[in-house]
Amino acid sequence: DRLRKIPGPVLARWTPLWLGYQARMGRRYLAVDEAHKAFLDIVVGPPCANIHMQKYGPVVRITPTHVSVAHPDAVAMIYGHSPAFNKSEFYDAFVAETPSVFSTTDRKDHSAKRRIVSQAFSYRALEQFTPFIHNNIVNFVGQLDSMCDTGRSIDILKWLHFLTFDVLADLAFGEPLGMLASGTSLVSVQRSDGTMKKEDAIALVEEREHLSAVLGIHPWFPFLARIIPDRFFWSGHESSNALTDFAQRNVSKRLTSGAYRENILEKLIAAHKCDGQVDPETIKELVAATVTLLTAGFDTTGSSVAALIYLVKTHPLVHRKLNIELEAVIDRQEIPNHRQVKDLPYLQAVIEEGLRHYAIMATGLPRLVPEGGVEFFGQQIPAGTEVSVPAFTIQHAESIWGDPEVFRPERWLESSEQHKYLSRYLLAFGKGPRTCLGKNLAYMEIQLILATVILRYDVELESEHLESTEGFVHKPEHVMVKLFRKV
Ligand code: HEM
Repeated sequence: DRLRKIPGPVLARWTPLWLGYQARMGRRYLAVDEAHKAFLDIVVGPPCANIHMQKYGPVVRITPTHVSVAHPDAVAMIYGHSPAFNKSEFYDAFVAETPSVFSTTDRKDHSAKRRIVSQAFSYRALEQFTPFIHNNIVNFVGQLDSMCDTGRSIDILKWLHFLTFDVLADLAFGEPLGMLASGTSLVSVQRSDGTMKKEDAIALVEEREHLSAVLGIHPWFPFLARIIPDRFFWSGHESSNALTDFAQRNVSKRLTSGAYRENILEKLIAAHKCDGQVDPETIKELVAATVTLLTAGFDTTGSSVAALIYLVKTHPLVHRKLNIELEAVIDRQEIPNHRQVKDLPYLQAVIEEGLRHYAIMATGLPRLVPEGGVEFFGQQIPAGTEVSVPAFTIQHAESIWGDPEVFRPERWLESSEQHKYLSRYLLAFGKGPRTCLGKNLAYMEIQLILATVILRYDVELESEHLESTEGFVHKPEHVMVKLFRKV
């Protein structure tokens, strides 16, 4: 056991079940954060022992073969461009049909796929998509307006998910799924046996993501899952298959109809140069890419906006400053356009601070130690060990942020050097060669939606307490509000 000197929860040293259980219960990032703190207590000892105080035990074992490294320097070491720390087998659990740009662990395969998918996400491409985002926001406010001033509580998270899902389906397949219009996430899915079934598309994605985040922890887990009598596992498998069928149907529909509309699928088809002559392998690639876009893009964005609304509303001074900035350039009754919101410094600072404080991506993204092994802060880690930097822990490290528990957008505005320094430790979109491809799209959506909600409504939170859970991403369970239209 070459990792035996590395501290960690007793069970975690012997079995991956400890981390698997935490992930199943939706609290993996918290358990890892607590483990770093607990082992610090042991390292630091009683106050009378004159040992250098540091906030966290930086190197902690979270499975027999996975080491979590909570140190600012580890970010560049593990997620930087060289030496290469490839993605680990954790990502095999996210594969649908064939590895996608997100789930592939092979470096060459990744470069080829990233080159193709990134064409759909250039800033110019995104500019062409703004009318689709705008139209969906119009539908969103149409629905919210009808619920205003009624005294009724609504779960704004649910409506944000309808919005971000409709935007993505619109961008990915060229048609929204009509969630906003119908007020439900039920969609018709043609299963591989040809039957049609109504499925809850949001639940499909959430269950698939959570299941993958648990099964990816150890190669045995997919086998164990077949014998554990927990609905979570079989329902997650069902959801995963249904989602693939759904993407398959939409891709086939476009390929057989030949109808062209400006969207991401068209850009992928163009990049594969496969219009008219489509081989089964390319269809698999297109299905894998579209499943990835749906799963990577809607929950992350919708849940981020929900968490931001909550944070802004629980910080009246921030709310006031943001409102003043927005009202100086946009009429209250207007739906803003991207040009109006993209360079607003306080809005940008609120978003960055919200992504940091709430930590929508809270967990450590696993990578493999390359040949030759590495040394982390005095600990030798052999090649092939899984390592990760726990995002929540880093985004709440006192040594970086000073007052990490305070939601303070102003920290991002102090100076450009300070901004550059802090950005290094904001892990919301990952870092290095596997950084998020949808970051520009996500920022665009978050800026537009947050600005719209803050400008247009007085939002009354039903509770000052936010219940959250973690699938692959960390997200609120509900955000119950009453809405009043500003006059
Ligand atoms: C607030 C919203 C979002 C957050 C917080 C977020 C976060 C992330 C993170 C942390 C990664 C790295 C994952 C890893 O290394 O395992 C990632 C990768 C990725 N994201 Fe996002 N994402 C967001 C929105 C989107 C959107 C809107 C899309 C596209 C529709 C998207 C597409 C992707 C893709 C394709 C990858 C894989 C990139 C690669 O491996 O080369 N994301 N995202």
